[in-house]
Amino acid sequence: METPLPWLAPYRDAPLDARVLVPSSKSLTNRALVLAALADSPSTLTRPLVSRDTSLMADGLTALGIEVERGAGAWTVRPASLSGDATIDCGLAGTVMRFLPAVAALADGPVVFDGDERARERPMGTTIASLRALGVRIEDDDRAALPFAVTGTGRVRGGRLEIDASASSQFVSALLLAAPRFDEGLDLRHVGPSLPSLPHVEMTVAELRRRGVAVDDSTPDRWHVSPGPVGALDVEIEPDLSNAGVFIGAALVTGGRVAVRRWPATTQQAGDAWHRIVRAFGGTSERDGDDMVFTAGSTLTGADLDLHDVGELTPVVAAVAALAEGPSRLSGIAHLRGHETDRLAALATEIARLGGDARETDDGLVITPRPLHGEIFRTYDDHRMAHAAVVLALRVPELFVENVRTTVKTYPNFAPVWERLVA
Ligand SMILES: O=C(O)C1=C[C@@H](OP(=O)(O)O)[C@@H](O)[C@H](O)C1
Ligand SMILES: C=C(OP(=O)(O)O)C(=O)O
Repeated sequence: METPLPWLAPYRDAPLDARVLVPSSKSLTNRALVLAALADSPSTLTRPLVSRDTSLMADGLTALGIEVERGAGAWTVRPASLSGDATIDCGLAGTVMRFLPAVAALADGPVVFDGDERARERPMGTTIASLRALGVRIEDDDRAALPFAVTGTGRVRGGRLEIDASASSQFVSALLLAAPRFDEGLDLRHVGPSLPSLPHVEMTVAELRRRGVAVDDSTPDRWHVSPGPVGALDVEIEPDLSNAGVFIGAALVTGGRVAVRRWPATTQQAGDAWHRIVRAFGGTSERDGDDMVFTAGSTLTGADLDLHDVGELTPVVAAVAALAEGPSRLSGIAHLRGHETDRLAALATEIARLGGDARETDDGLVITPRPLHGEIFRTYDDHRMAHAAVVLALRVPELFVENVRTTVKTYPNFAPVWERLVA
């Protein structure tokens, strides 16, 4: 993809008052695609997210022999026996690089996995080690990273397995998603430092149960998945509440409000934590029919937030913190160093580039607000760094975003939508 010229993101001195419908959830779309592919008959996803990460997932499943019919507003997945002799491009999508090797283990024949340059640095050691421990052949170059080849024999025995998933919850989710198709199911334990992004694992468990799979998660850090069929299920995908955060951030930093449409009444999405985060910054949230309305308080206070469970919200939270009236501490997020970029380093560097003060700690950031000035904010091919940049730009004149197109990972057409809503 050709890198566009830096984009002058909109500045705004009036409080935001907007209503927005965000595109559907990446995490839910990619789980629904994988489970539909492993199911016993076709499933339709209504309102799937159509973005780089979900297209890569659909392409990857297609490479394994699954039919994914991509209609407007609905994708139909027709399961088939999984075939090898395939190559899968993971792009920079954690869900694709972690979820599909476990699916490829059920295919017959070699499947080669690779991705973007940065994808080759994201942690993959636990995927490789766990599949090997289950008896699956993997050829790699001993870097615990992409690229590698998974050669399945059409079946995986399963059984007991211990893994260290402290670098990413996706190592757990990947195994759980494929586990009902293992001969003996899976009795999985996480051992090691604390598991991040627990809501994402809870989402995986909930999506399995909705399709009739028995999962026992009554013991912390342990999941038992019984072997058996995955039921086909037609689903409507919820809006992406993590991506709603860029608009919620806009409401906070402009002293305004935003109504996010179709906010689910109950959800496993990490983005539901915006309620708690907005309160920590002095704001409020309130349901109005299907909308969730987030309103800034009279002052934007600094916040002390443990984001271990919801790390993907960090870039926007850091942008808000840099514009607050007092210091903020964000903790529990050492694993962000293995995300699309090293997000702790990237946020510290880019906030400093604007004249701000964001210091890395062992497991997060301490952000002390300072007057900020315009600059080119680097995005490191990270969609959420672009979201952080546009929130800062609302209060920092002449802030250019290096590559706003990187938002296509999870949000098609973001820049024009943003311009229309906030400019
Ligand atoms: O399973 C998922 O859909 C995700 C899990 C989380 O990964 P980590 O546990 O690696 O943070 C999250 O940050 C990512 O955006 C999506
Ligand atoms: C960490 C993220 O993505 P991925 O699914 O690529 O890990 C993210 O979207 O913030």
